[in-house]
Amino acid sequence: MIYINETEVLKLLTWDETFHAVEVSMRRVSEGRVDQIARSKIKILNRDKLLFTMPGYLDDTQYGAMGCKLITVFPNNSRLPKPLPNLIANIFYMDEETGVIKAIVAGTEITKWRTAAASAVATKHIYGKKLKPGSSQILAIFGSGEQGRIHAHCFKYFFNFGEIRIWNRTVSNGQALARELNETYKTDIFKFVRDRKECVDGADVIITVTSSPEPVVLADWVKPGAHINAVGASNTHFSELDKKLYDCSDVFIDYWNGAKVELKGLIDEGMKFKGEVGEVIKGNLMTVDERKITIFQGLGMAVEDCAMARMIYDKFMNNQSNQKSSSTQLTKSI
Ligand SMILES: NC(=O)C1=CN([C@@H]2O[C@H](COP(=O)(O)OP(=O)(O)OC[C@H]3O[C@@H](n4cnc5c(N)ncnc54)[C@H](O)[C@@H]3O)[C@@H](O)[C@H]2O)C=CC1
Ligand SMILES: O=C([O-])C1=[NH+]CCC1
Repeated sequence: MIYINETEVLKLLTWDETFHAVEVSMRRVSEGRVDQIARSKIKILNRDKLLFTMPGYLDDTQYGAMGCKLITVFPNNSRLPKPLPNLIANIFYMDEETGVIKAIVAGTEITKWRTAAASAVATKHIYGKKLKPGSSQILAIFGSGEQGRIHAHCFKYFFNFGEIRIWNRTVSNGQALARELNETYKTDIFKFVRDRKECVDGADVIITVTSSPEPVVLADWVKPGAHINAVGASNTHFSELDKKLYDCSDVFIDYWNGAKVELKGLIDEGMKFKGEVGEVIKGNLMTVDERKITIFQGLGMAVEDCAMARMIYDKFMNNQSNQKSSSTQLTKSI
């Protein structure tokens, strides 16, 4: 059995392949070609430390895989004297004929990349027709943690926003991320905005990736027809947007099985979801009213992790066999 560590995984990750793997996974969900349940969650020692399991099976020629992701979320890890990620993940990738584990694939980077890619896929399919050529549109990102940073990179790669605003509860962290991104891309489009309302004002696309138990974005601030990817606060109760915002928007989810469990609180309050993003990808679902706000409430799916594990495993094995054959050739020629 092979362990593919985070360093190896990072070398093999590309945005285009991640986007494709996630897009195919979302589509297969709505075609009934997956099996996955809502993630299970247990609390460790005290209510802040969590262990999740995410088993799934995806039927697909290129990305088909059976696997299970284990995730721990320990919110103090980043404050340890030797900091660790708050969220640590590993994916058990198994042989679907025998159930034997083929590889354990480090899943912390994969979780980051595929989550941001899911927001990009949702934005392309739900909001795509409103994306304008040129760089006149504004993106607002709430949260400058791991997900905030990776969403900024992902959306810079796939879209052409003229301004990318960042809000964060801890001002110095938000400012540091905006500075880091401007330096990386040799640009000045990343701007830290201290006031939440100001950050949302006129934004075309909004991303929320905080762990806030209170709404960070309010309905009255959002411009008509904007699109929101609400991805964070999954450890509490998907609380980043206010009830009024959900009530006046078309809300899309990644999978019904998860939504029924993890979004039960919202369902109990009478919220109706429009449907899965996979249905939009298939062309069966769309928002007709241009001025309606759209929301992708992203829970994160096991089958995205299975597809990613399969992709990384295939690339890793391919590289290994290429290295082997080139060293054999070298030996022969000597
Ligand atoms: N839907 C999905 O597929 C995934 C969702 N997540 C969720 O995304 C969220 C962010 O994850 P990471 O960036 O990895 O975590 P992180 O620990 O790196 O960052 C946390 C962010 O939340 C902010 N925050 C924490 N408490 C807050 C509060 N009370 N009010 C406002 N902001 C607050 C912090 O300032 C920081 O920006 C978490 O809730 C996590 O569970 C993470 C991975 C996948
Ligand atoms: O899909 C995922 O991996 C997660 N969603 C919330 C925490 C981790």
